[in-house]
Amino acid sequence: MPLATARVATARPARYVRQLVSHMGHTVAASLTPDGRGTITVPSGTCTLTPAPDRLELTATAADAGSLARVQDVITRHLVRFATQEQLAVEWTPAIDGGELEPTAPVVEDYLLGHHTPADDILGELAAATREAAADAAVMQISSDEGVLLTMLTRLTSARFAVEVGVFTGYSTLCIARGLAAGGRLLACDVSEEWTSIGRPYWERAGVADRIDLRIAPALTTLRALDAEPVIDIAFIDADKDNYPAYYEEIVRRLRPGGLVVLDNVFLGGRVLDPAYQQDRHVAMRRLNDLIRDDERVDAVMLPLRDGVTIARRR
Ligand SMILES: C[S@@+](CC[C@H](N)C(=O)[O-])C[C@H]1O[C@@H](n2cnc3c(N)ncnc32)[C@H](O)[C@@H]1O
Repeated sequence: MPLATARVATARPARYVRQLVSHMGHTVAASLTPDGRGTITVPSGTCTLTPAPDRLELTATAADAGSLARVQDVITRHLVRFATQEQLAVEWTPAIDGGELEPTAPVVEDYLLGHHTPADDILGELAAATREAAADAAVMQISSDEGVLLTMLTRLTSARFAVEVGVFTGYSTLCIARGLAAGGRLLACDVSEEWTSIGRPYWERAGVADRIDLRIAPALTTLRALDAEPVIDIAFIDADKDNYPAYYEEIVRRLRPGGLVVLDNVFLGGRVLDPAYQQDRHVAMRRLNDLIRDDERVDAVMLPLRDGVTIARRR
């Protein structure tokens, strides 16, 4: 489904959302969430309206390009009409399909992959073994640049206790374990004996197997059994997407001040930007991305690395 967005600079974003929802709600479906976001569904498509501190963010979606243009037009006209005290510039991005969005051009991706500290033989062989054993499922493995990032962040936090949610064949596990401070431990959570057993020989070859405490169980059960103390120095979330909000919450409350939680796949292949995608995992990730932005316990940044990586640091 095509979608387009517009960021409209204004000091009155929340007021416009309320006005549009109230006015257009007389003739079409329009609703307001408790936190002030509006959704307006006209016959040709839907527009979501999100107030930000200095702007109004619009996302329009429709079944085809012509319908999308009609949604954009009706919302733009109403918005401009309500803005009696200022002149609004409503400039829409070109239409895209969120499911086909490529945050980074392939040529840039290649360049990035060619310009990080190279993976060593052990990681390279683990990646090859994963491709052989898992075939198409091998895409679940993090990329080599993400691996370098994880080792670097683990070192930067001088981590002595790390948590990983989503081991698969253990590439990210190895990257985190390598970055741990002397005596450090990594609690690695997964539900699959089959996938995780592929990683163990590589952890042993790298000399880090004794730092890794692998727990085969639903990660939420493992996390909830941890002390409710701020004991975690760094955590990496890369498992079932519907549970990301629950993983984030269990982890962030246990992060020590200065500790990091890193989340992979926060773009969901671009679908998180496109309101046409409404499966549980899309809705959960969208909400979580908003929640982290507004979470006063952390400072957070979202990076366009692969499928989107968020790093949040506990204040
Ligand atoms: C994307 S893969 C992880 C990739 C891994 N980080 C890497 O670098 O290779 C997701 C993993 O989450 C695991 N998983 C799915 N649901 C889970 C759950 N409820 N609890 C723990 N692990 C889960 C899957 O078995 C799978 O191995």
